[in-house]
Amino acid sequence: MIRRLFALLGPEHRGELRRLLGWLVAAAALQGVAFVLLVPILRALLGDDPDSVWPWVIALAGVTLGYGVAHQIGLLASANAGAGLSRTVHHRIGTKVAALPLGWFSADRTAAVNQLATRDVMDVMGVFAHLLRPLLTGFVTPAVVVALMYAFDWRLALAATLTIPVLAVVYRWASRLSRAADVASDEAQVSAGARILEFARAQRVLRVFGRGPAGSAARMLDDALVRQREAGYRQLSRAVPGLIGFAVAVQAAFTVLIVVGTDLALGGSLDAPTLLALLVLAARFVEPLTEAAVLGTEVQKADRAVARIEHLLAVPQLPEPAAPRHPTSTTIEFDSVVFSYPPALVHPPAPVEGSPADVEAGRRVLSGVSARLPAGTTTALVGPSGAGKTTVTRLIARFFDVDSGAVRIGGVDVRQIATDELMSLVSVVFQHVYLFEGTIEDNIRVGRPDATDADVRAAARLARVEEIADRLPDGWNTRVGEGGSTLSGGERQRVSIARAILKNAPIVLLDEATSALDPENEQAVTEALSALRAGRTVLVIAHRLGTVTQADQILVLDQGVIAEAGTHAQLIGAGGRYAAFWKRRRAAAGWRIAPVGVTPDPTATLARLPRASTP
Ligand SMILES: Nc1ncnc2c1ncn2[C@@H]1O[C@H](COP(=O)(O)OP(=O)(O)OP(=O)(O)O)[C@@H](O)[C@H]1O
Repeated sequence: MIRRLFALLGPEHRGELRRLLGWLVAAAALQGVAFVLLVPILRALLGDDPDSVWPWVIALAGVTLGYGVAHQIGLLASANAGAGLSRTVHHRIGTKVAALPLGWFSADRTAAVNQLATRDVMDVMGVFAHLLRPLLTGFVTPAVVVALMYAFDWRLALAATLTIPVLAVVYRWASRLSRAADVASDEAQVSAGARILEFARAQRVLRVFGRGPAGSAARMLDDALVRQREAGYRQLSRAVPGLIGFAVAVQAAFTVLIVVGTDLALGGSLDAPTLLALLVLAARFVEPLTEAAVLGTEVQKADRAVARIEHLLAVPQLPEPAAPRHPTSTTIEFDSVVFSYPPALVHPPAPVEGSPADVEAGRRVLSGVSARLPAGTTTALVGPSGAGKTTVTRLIARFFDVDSGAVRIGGVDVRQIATDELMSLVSVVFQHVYLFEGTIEDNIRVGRPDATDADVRAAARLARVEEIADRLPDGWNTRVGEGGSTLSGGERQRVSIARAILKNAPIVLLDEATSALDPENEQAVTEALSALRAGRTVLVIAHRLGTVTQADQILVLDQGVIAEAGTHAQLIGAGGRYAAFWKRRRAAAGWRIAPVGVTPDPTATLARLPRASTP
């Protein structure tokens, strides 16, 4: 594991870690020497010439002093290394997360990163801060004791040497016994933690729907807690025999040494003081071993944490172009694009995956999409639910790379554009807006952190956020709560539109909210979107009537291809799928749809148009 830790932490920590290991090994070895010096001291005290003890006492004092110094330096170095290394691992995880393809971030994976950055890093840090010293003492001190024992009596020393492989075998058996139960207990703990979080977050829904006796989330939480408790019991019941077994083996080894020593003394080849002294030494020989054995579970936990961090760091990143090209316009082209989500994303494995197997092909979502979105125009994307509309927007922002074909901006394949430049070209307004804990202003400023206050206010005014701030108790300084929980859906969307306006990227990818908004919010969002679209190349996953009819072109995505393309009037005239959707919606009770050519009522919505089943 030490070797893997060295690899994980990189060459910049190698010198520091080697020094730390050096001090810890020196302290453990000096402790062994101090133990061994008890033999001549006891022999002298119990023998005929007690005065001969002084040179040994002085030697013991010197060794003890050396041990004290090495031990203290080792302790300090361990604490420093633990803190410094946790910074490095956090940094490496942070850098990796910032470089991962955006498509990697599913809810499960985000939770896994949370676990990595908190619990797992603590476990790895614990190796340096708490585990390394007792572990090294557990192995180095007994080894030194046995080696020096040969200087006093080779037969007893040989007996001690022979016990070591037996103890090692028992130790391995004990570790293996508890390993499976440890992993199960770990998983049960993570799952219970996730359920508790979910339970707390979903209280509003649960209070309305989830309190029934059967199948409710409360029962899922109960089940997770029961599983956790059972896994804990199982872990304990599997670990205890191993721990007892090892303790028995250690005592048996000690007994063997007593029997051999007594036999030698009775045979007259070992004097009584030496026997006594060697038995005291034998007792000290087994002590660190027992301590190290108790740490086995902790070591395995840290080992699993290291493995999970290694997995994350091994997730392949989307390659950066060696010679980036700069698009000269914002025309977007899809050229025979074929795309499937990697299977590991379809069924995200717990807790973190990222092996090369992840990139094998999964179910095909786009099977030859070709389209052109001219610069400065608005394109509405419609199609049945699950047709791949969101996927199309993700490919423009390069959340994933296409399997074949190409997505181009200004004639340049997005794979040839440096990620920073691509990100500066594109703003994405998601349907489900995430707001950070902070003020409305903080949340808008995410769009361009170096923007002036005046710029932020101007963006807020265009997106009709100003009036939200005016209404709130602390105005602009009102905190919106994690996820923007204190704002309505429409208000959150206006804040996210203000963000995009502030960012001022020339391409806007927009997923309209499907949920119905009250007329006032609807009007405000519509106006905010008009401000956002002005002069930009826009691709909108359209759910509202106004958006679809006013678009420069409409693309109907169905069965993995663009089934139809044209303006509203052209597509209605063509009498194809779009016209069929349209007619169905007209016929649907409760929908208010303006006739073609008439300015639509902004409150009318096509919210379910793209989600209808294929005709
Ligand atoms: N991250 C993902 N991992 C795996 N499969 C995904 C992922 N996102 C979407 N899919 C699958 O890809 C297909 C297309 O999904 P997409 O979200 O692009 O459709 P959509 O047309 O936007 O649907 P909707 O209108 O319901 O939002 C669906 O079958 C969906 O299950």
